[in-house]
Amino acid sequence: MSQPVEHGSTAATTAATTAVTTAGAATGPGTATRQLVLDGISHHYVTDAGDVVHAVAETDLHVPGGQFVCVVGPSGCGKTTLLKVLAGFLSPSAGQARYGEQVITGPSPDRGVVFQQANLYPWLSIRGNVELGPRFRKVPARERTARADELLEMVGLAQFGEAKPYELSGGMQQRAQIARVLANQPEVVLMDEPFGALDALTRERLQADLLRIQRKRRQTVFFITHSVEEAVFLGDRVLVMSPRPGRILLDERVDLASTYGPDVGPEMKSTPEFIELRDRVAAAIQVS
Ligand SMILES: Nc1ncnc2c1ncn2[C@@H]1O[C@H](COP(=O)(O)OP(=O)(O)OP(=O)(O)O)[C@@H](O)[C@H]1O
Repeated sequence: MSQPVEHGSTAATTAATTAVTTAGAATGPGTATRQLVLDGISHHYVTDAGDVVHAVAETDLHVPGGQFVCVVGPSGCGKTTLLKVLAGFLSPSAGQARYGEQVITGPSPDRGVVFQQANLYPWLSIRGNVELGPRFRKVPARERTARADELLEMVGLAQFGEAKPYELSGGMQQRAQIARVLANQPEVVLMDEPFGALDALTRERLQADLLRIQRKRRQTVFFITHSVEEAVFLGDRVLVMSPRPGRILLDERVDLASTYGPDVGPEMKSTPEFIELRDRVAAAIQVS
């Protein structure tokens, strides 16, 4: 098994560590302190017809606790496969995934997963959906309610706790899904194109919501997207994967907040630094 290698420059590593340390003030339930590690991961699928699909080539990755990593790459390059390994839904053909010292062998409440479709339980209210995980885990009713209140407020759905999922728009359902995942207080949030099905305006709003929440809680986020602009806007770091079998082609640190301040909004997207980085990432995908 190969030794895990930190992708990105030493400066990037230092900056990431500093970001985590400075975020110390924002500790609390769900704040990530451990590293997420892919150590020599590769994966082959065998189809029902018996064909072997080499989805991911040997890949090493270290994600410090509290880092927001975005992953982009051509369709079918293995992004979701990596996410499934990190979620514990899939055992890799080779290598090992770890969260801190713990080898990932299955799903855990430490690692929440947000899918492209909200998949809320239609017979439960929005509040019922958000409280479901804590209810299963026997969190006392008062604390469950307090968590749901806080999260519904945070995602802008305080007025919709009693509504049923079908009464909400797609964007609101997606916000409810995020609240439902965060109610379990995961330290790591794995997101597979969570905004892919939304219109541009809703998508931009949810990007801002997500950044605000992540800056408050400091979870580690592994976020798959097809939008280079979204990746550069949200990520502390952007990974570009090659076509299948996927491997990491480019590992870019994004540090626009140090120039424009931590609360910079979508206006950042028209700055020269943003455009330069976006174009560099897009070019890497094109030559891949
Ligand atoms: N269960 C499976 N059985 C066989 N092949 C699979 C299976 N799941 C995925 N694959 C194949 O593995 C490759 C990687 O799939 P994966 O879903 O990880 O890619 P992706 O980068 O997330 O794609 P997209 O961006 O289109 O969602 C693809 O060629 C896909 O067809």
